[in-house]
Amino acid sequence: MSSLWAQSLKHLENDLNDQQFHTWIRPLQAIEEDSVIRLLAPSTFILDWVNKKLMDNIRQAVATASPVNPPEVKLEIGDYTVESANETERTVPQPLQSKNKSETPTTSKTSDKTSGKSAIKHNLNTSFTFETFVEGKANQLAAAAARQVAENPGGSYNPFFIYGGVGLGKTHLMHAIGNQLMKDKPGARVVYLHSERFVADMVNALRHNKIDDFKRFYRSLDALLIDDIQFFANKEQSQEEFFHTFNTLLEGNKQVILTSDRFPKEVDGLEDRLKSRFGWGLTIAVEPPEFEMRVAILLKKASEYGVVLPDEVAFFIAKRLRGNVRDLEGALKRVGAYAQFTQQTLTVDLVKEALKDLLALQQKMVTLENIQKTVADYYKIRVADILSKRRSRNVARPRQMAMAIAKELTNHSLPEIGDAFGGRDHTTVLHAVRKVKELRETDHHLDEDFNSLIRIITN
Ligand SMILES: Nc1ncnc2c1ncn2[C@@H]1O[C@H](COP(=O)(O)OP(=O)(O)OP(=O)(O)O)[C@@H](O)[C@H]1O
Repeated sequence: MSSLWAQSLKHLENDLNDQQFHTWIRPLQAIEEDSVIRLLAPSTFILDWVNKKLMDNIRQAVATASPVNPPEVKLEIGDYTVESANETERTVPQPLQSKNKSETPTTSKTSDKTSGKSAIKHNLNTSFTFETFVEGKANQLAAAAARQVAENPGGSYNPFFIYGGVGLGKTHLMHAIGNQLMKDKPGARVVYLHSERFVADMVNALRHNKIDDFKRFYRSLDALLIDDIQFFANKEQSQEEFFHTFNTLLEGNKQVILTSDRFPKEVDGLEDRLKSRFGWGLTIAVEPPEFEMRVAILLKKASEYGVVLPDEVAFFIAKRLRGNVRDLEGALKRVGAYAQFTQQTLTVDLVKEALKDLLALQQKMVTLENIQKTVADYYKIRVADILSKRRSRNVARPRQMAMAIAKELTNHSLPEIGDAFGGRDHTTVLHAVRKVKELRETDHHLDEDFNSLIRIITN
């Protein structure tokens, strides 16, 4: 990456919010020439969006990084990795003509008269729909984009790539799109599979001399949904086959939806051409749910499971359990079952009893000492600095963060927190809490630090 662009990226990262930065700026590749910086966008969709909404920010960032004679910024469609690796690889293979109505492992005998292809039984989880998906700040953009994909499959968001940590709803969203496609067009050939299944199917097909059927089958789909593509890592032959399947589907305007636990370019052991091609459509992150969303998820799931969950109980669980959605679901099921077995109504006390081990585990981690130590490690200072009277910014800010986190994660009072932080007054703690809250709204780096620290301390 050109150094000027690397500098500009830093400015852009500060200037834009995370979603904007990761969705629109990060996929761009820069080529620095004499007095021009060429930015290559992986798809026309990204190109148009950046052109319309972000060019001023980009020019500004480049000018800040190179104030004397800033280069001209040109935005074009292209892919440097692929161009430089092998020009011919840009040629997307033509869709295969189905010579016969192949029987493959997942086809059923029913025939779809309109397409002339054998119909398939879809394997979607029908409870993963948009209606059952709770939206919040952490997944709003992903959900909105997913709805667009469902409305306009094979359109600009192709492939649609969702990434993020475990249990955050990637699979759910992917199925929601599939379910919507099936609803809108009942005979649609939609297949969901885990990437390991794709690999296993391919190995089987090779072993039984059925690789042509295998290819024909996957390349005949209207939509292919592949979960957790990080498992393709280091499986060269599967990547090769997937690459061609993927190109065929894209070329035929068939929708491809992929998920992974990290940004495509960061998946180790994946060929560069695949990584870069994954960025041709739209890549979007899902983040861990914030407090309000955790409450909303608990209330929605409770009504789905038929559990009567009073608001204050939902607040209590959401405040104490900050993990992913899958963990929240697990806790709720446990609490519901406990209430049913003991024939009691759900109260905070009952939750404390039912989730005793989980809460104790968390409580054990979340001591004031642990918070101080984690924050000190994170900012590479000493706990003694946090407790000291020093007021220099590199110590004062981490100290304020630690106090705000202590207020957020523990039940200690302000005076108790003040005491534990080198005998400070409770008003100092209050000021820290307010200051951090205010900064989190304006400084997204600080907000990210805060969220990361909470995650480290509570996981
Ligand atoms: N926003 C949400 N609203 C409702 N349910 C959700 C939401 N996010 C996740 N879930 C539920 O949480 C559980 C885990 O979600 P899912 O399997 O989609 O996670 P994932 O991100 O694919 O995780 P993994 O990487 O482990 O496969 C599912 O039961 C799903 O329905």
